[in-house]
Amino acid sequence: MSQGLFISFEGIDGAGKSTHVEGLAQAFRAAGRNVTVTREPGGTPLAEQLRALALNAPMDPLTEALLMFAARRDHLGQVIEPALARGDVVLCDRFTDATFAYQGGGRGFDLAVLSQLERWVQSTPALPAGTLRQPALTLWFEVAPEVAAQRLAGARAPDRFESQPAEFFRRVLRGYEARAQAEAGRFARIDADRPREQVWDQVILAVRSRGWLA
Ligand SMILES: Nc1ncnc2c1ncn2[C@@H]1O[C@H](COP(=O)(O)OP(=O)(O)O)[C@@H](O)[C@H]1O
Ligand SMILES: Cc1cn([C@H]2C[C@H](O)[C@@H](COP(=O)(O)OP(=O)(O)O)O2)c(=O)[nH]c1=O
Repeated sequence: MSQGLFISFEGIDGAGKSTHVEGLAQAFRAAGRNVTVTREPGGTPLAEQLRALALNAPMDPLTEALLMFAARRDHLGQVIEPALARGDVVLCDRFTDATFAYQGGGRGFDLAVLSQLERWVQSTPALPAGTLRQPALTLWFEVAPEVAAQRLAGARAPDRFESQPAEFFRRVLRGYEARAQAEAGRFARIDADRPREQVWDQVILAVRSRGWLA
């Protein structure tokens, strides 16, 4: 049986990350792997309900952070951990880096509280004590907020986050930068300010260079 492999996709809204999730899933399936494609917030019936609240109902920053981690806890227990235990490749559209970037960077919420929540929520009996469940690879789609906003204009109705001004997304970007610096080995920076094909080339290269696809 293959070893489970956990890959997350990150970036500001409109960076173009969701565009490549299914392509990477197909590449792994073509190599004979079982793939679980999922997203955060969401991925289970309960977490999808929490998503609908977090994306639409006004709330204070702590409530927002708690909802993100509550959804994540359910998602990890119901979907991600069982899939990894089966040996699946798990492709997750956003994970905890988004909380550090959006609630930490964007909203300015206390990073120490987020780190504590991360330790509680991502502890799992499947790993040695003190080790947290984290993606083996995080594909970070980096793009200027102005470019991302242009891509989203007209593409879909904006939610509570997507309707934020460019300054919010600059802070989110800095939140991602800080996480990428702190955990450099896990992050692959994708220059997302390129045509789709060139973005895809970077995605597949990041996975191949780690020996996970031929
Ligand atoms: N490299 C690209 N260049 C131009 N437009 C893109 C690119 N990648 C995706 N798009 C378009 O930008 C919009 C946002 O893409 P999406 O993948 O949904 O972003 P995200 O999941 O990061 O919010 C979509 O309309 C998509 O078709
Ligand atoms: C996972 C996560 C997402 N978010 C935000 C980022 C996005 O604006 C929003 C939903 O993410 P996403 O699924 O990327 O939205 P869409 O399907 O519309 O592209 O939730 C947080 O603020 N914190 C989190 O922890």
